[in-house]
Amino acid sequence: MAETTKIKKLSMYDTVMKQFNKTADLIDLNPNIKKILGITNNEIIVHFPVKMDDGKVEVFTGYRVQHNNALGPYKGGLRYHPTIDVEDAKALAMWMTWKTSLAGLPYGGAKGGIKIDPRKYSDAELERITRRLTYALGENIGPEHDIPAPDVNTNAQTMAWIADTYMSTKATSERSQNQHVVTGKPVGTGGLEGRDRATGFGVYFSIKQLVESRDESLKDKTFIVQGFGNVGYWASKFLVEDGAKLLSVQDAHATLFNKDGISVENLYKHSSPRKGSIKGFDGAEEMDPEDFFGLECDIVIPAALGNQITANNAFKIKASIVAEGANGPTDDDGEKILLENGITIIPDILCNSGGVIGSYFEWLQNRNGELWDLDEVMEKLEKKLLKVFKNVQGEVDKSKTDWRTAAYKIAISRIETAYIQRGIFP
Ligand SMILES: NC(=O)C1=CN([C@@H]2O[C@H](COP(=O)(O)OP(=O)(O)OC[C@H]3O[C@@H](n4cnc5c(N)ncnc54)[C@H](OP(=O)(O)O)[C@@H]3O)[C@@H](O)[C@H]2O)C=CC1
Ligand SMILES: O=C(O)CCC(=O)C(=O)O
Repeated sequence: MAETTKIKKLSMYDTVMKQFNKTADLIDLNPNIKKILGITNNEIIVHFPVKMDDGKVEVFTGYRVQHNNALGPYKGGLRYHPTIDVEDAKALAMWMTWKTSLAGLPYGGAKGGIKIDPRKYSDAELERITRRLTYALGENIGPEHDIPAPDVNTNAQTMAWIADTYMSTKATSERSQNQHVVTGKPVGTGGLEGRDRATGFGVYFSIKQLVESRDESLKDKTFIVQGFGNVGYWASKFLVEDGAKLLSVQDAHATLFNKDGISVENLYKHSSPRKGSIKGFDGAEEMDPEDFFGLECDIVIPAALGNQITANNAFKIKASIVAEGANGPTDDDGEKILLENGITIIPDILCNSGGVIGSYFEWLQNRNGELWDLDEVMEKLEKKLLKVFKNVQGEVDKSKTDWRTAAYKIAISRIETAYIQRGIFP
């Protein structure tokens, strides 16, 4: 059989820059501000040694890219993945700046991580690696300066190790004032009730809003999800609870299909959050990963890595909605094809913003010495998500444009206003 020629994927950085430049032209962004936002403020790369369980020392590479802090401290996740590099971290940091601005939060954007396959290390090694990263980053992070959070392959435990290590570098009397150096911590140690589900809830909520604005309901809508980690699991759980049917799930190890619907809870029990996989689950058939995006369904949710929907597969998508749980899952070429085919993309900076909104609540809770209960958090989260969604929808209707363009216009204009009001560029 003849091999099909694969079209080269754009890098995540190419994609975010194309998105930014397009919006800058559309809104006639002040050229000085365009120069500032078109580059990342700081790119921190650290190499740090850690002793492994067998006594040998390995040297790891960590990144923290701080894109912009015009609206407030840098904010964004830490990713442990073999593919992370400074270019990806730059793109992901820029997306954080747009996301926090769109959500109306007093934050800028950052992202980072460690180039590592965490599956290859024991929990004790991961703890030492995380603590060493924290020391290596030193004052490049801080509760009023740059506040990391969970992302791919990091979780509440990772955040607890960072908080503990960072706080241990402070005088005893100041330690508790530094707890909000990270968000996404375990509830027992300064974490917010509901931060675990906040991103997935936001994905579900934005899909629900879009579907209902078309006078339809989620009942009996079918969906497929790529990635069954924090975001994929919680988004699927909320959607199924509201009557939608999960037809297919893909992770890095397997692609599963069940025409009668996959049980979210059974699949979750089968795959443990970090080292598990959906592979081997007996409630669905395994299928060819190449056929995943082309499945007949109403909604596609990429909730894994960036650059998954490209010119190589976008034309296969039959769903009418792509809800971007992941950051940067659709590259610029893939996006053009989806839009030409009349597919609505709920862009990452809107769709997955529930996570950073939850993080903001946790940060406030810590700063103010408060403890919020789950109902209170979910109520506040829903209210905020609705406001952000309606803002973007209003811009879509007003400008007769796609959702990403509308979201970018709002996000970048807000930052431009902040610079102009300060009078830095009269
Ligand atoms: N956590 C959060 O609060 C937020 C996360 N996001 C974004 O959501 C996405 C997912 O993050 P999160 O759920 O936290 O991460 P997790 O680490 O919890 O889960 C990642 C999931 O993606 C799967 N995956 C990894 N590589 C591939 C691949 N090549 N093909 C298919 N599946 C793959 C993993 O599978 P396996 O287990 O087999 O490796 C796993 O199921 C990321 O893009 C992240 O930036 C956005 C906003 C907030
Ligand atoms: O919760 C946060 O601060 C950021 C989460 C994140 O990394 C993201 O929204 O992509």
